[in-house]
Amino acid sequence: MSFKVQPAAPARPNRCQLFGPGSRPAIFEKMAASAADVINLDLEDSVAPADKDSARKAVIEAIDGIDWGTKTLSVRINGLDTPYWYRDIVDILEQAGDRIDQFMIPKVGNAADIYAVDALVSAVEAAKGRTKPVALEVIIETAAGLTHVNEIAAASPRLQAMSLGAADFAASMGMQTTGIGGTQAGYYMVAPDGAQHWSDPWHMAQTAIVAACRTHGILPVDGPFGDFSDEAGFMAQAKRSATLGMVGKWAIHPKQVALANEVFTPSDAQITEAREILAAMEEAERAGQGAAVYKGRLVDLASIRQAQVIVRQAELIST
Ligand SMILES: CC(C)(COP(=O)(O)OP(=O)(O)OC[C@H]1O[C@@H](n2cnc3c(N)ncnc32)[C@H](O)[C@@H]1OP(=O)(O)O)[C@@H](O)C(=O)NCCC(=O)NCCSC(=O)C[C@H](O)C(=O)O
Ligand SMILES: [Mg+2]
Repeated sequence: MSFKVQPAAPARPNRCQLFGPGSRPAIFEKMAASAADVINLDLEDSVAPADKDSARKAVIEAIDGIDWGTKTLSVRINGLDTPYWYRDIVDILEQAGDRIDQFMIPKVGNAADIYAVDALVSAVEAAKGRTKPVALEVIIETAAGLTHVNEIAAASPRLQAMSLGAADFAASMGMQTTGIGGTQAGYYMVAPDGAQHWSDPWHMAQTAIVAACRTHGILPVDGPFGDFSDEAGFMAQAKRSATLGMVGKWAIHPKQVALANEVFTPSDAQITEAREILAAMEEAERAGQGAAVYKGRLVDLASIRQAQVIVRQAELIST
């Protein structure tokens, strides 16, 4: 273990982030009534330029006007390369109340992007005497974002979560696909017997995001899966993300919320196994041993830390 202890990520459920365009207020109540842990009201790419002002007004009204329960309420602002983003922040912090929890910053390229948003948020909060600091979350969805992912993760104490945005990421990287997440037709290997085996083109970016997030105590989240009619594809993508250490996934359609919650909630079998491993290790420690055999396989001190991840996830969701 390094002298610097790995910081814990924010202790709140983040299994599913449900998105909805800010220009479509008719669905806001439905979003609030959903089983998603996080709601993302979008002012960016799902809102046409002509609708930016009206969408911002609708979001400001909805922040205080709708009962969001215990959900984390986040607003995705426009990119820092647009003329809209500063007004998103200023108008929301000047005109909406304290119910907003978080701003999501799209297409971050480096730590200075976070610094700029942090500075603006801090100034408006101070000017308005706001006592609840607004958190930030970012999307890694450009080549620059991935290149600078570690400095981005370290950029601000406001930062709570980081998502992979597969669509813009693919575009920025020049990937030969129009798919948003999941299996890609061109990304396969051929076995000696001629069989095609699919590989995962998102794996490297996801792993880099998880490592940066875990180093700096931030929640790593998988972004959108575009084909909302493909439940099996969504589940496979979500399970890969969970296996890699991500804590949740976006839903771009209400159908996907239950799927994400299922994958990112540890199953009873996983919880039972984790608790049995912890019990086996307690028994081993009492016997003065650092390792034990559980169901025919080695468990040791690292197994305690692995099992604790599952138990902590389960406890977080049940509270
Ligand atoms: C994708 C949609 C446009 C589909 O909308 P619609 O055609 O209305 O779907 P359905 O008819 O199947 O809807 C069934 C019922 O569900 C309600 N509904 C629809 N969408 C939502 C929602 N997001 N939240 C809650 N409820 C919703 C409908 O009103 C129907 O209700 P009822 O009539 O009572 O049965 C739409 O789902 C949508 O707009 N999704 C979000 C799009 C979005 O926000 N995109 C931005 C995030 S993804 C991204 O930006 C890419 C990323 O940055 C990257 O680069 O990777
Ligand atoms: Mg995007």
